[in-house]
Amino acid sequence: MSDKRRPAAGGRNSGSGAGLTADLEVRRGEFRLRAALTVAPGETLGVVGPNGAGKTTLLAAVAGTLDERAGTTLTGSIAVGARELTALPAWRRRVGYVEQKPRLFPHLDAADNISFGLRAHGMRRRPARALAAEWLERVGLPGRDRARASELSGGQQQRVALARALAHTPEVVLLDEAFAALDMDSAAGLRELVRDELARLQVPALMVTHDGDDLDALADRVLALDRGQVVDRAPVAPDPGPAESGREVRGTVTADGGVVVAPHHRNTLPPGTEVILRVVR
Ligand SMILES: Nc1ncnc2c1ncn2[C@@H]1O[C@H](COP(=O)(O)OP(=O)(O)OP(=O)(O)O)[C@@H](O)[C@H]1O
Repeated sequence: MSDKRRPAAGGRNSGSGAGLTADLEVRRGEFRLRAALTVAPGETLGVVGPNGAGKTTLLAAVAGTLDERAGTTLTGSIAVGARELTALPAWRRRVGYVEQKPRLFPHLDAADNISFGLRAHGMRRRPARALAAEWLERVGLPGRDRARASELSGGQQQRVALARALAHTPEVVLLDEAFAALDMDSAAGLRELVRDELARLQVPALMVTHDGDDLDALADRVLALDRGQVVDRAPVAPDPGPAESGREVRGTVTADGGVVVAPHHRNTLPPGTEVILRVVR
């Protein structure tokens, strides 16, 4: 077990999760994703790669939310411990999924959004809303129980989505750019919260990110995808955003000794710039 995943002392309901194993192929038109991976209980696998590599598709396959209307097909196996997920609908998978866009239920308030998974697993409305209120405090939105998505900023919606994903004690956690809509300080605080929660739950997690800070804080290992294939080193996607002066640039050493640099940092720096790379594990 890595240092990042030491179970929190005295944590509530410390879980004893099972690992995730997947050996799958997804086809969608010309696009094909082929991936085999295992993630141990309590381990977080960072998933990196350029735009269109198939990172979100991988997470959607595990979550059971692949868009079949788009002609997407899935073959192979996805299992948590001995429990095969592929034939199960999304709501029976016990997956905590933070999508790239928060996608809150617009007709529900923040507390009912967070309660949704709890209610689906049998908790009554009042205790579910009480637990949701606790979660809103934990993600920095105390007292916003009755706020609807339209009353919340993008970053606030992302916090609610994180709370919704974690509150129902999932067996697998999937994070897709989960911290991207947050300012730097909030992102740091929420990464810490997620790290503690994953340590408590001891479940496998997949984290798609373009941000070296996410990898630094949470990833035990990194999987690089390119054009639907697992590769040793992912090429970097172009990003036209301006360079932020004074920002530390971080990279991650991959299995073959290569370096994956957070793409939106690397591409905004002029050639010849010295970068500070911090090795993750
Ligand atoms: N709903 C959809 N319908 C049709 N094609 C799709 C759909 N979602 C994704 N694709 C296509 O599938 C391929 C993989 O996309 P995917 O979103 O998994 O990549 P990604 O690595 O997550 O990219 P990004 O970093 O931009 O989020 C791309 O070619 C994309 O255009």
